[in-house]
Amino acid sequence: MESVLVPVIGGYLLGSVPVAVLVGRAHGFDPRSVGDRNPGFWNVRQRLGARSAAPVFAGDLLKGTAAGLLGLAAGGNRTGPAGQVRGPSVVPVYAAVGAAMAGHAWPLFAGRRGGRCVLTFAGGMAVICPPAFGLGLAALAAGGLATGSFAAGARLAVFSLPALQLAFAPASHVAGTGMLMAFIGARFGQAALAERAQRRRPSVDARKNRPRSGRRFGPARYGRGAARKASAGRR
Ligand SMILES: O=P(O)(O)OC[C@H](O)CO
Repeated sequence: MESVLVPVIGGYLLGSVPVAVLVGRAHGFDPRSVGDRNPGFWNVRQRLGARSAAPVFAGDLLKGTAAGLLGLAAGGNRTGPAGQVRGPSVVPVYAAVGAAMAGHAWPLFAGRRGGRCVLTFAGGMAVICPPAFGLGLAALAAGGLATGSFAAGARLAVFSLPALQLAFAPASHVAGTGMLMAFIGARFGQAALAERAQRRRPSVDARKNRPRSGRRFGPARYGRGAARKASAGRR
């Protein structure tokens, strides 16, 4: 039990460090209020450029790696010949990386308004299965160069991770990786719903403020103030 409790708490606290928000604040903005509103590398990069956003990339990645290492230590540092986690270390490592992702998504130190966890997951994979992580980085570079798009390379790398891991670890571990990726999928879904609600909000406000029939003209047409003025005029 303790072998999971400590990594889960530690992982959550590590994941809660809001790297993108801290970097954004240092440059005078909150990434949760601009662009795609995601406090992650891509959004900060869109605003500041790759060089200034690099600490977000490294920091979010390292949160997952540090959490994974915490889990590995708690689970007795059991690894296979290629460095892949195994035996009693598997559950604490996955639990720690999952907790770090939860921390990134709902950060204790940033009002529980966090990101989608892609990089924290990727950083955790460096501990879960180092060779798959290394090959994933190669896929990122190759995909990025071939398409001219970092985002396309990143997608290729992330989606190929389970297949790459299967060459070094049993299917049960890959299923654990699939669960972590399902969490990322859920976060993208949540973000899409929030974005849709955000887009619909102005039209809802407009409907609320629509004038009632019979009071269509004149400058004081909308809002509570207008209703008060209209009834004062009738008195
Ligand atoms: O999932 P996040 O919050 O780490 O952000 C995703 C990155 O922007 C992907 O480049």
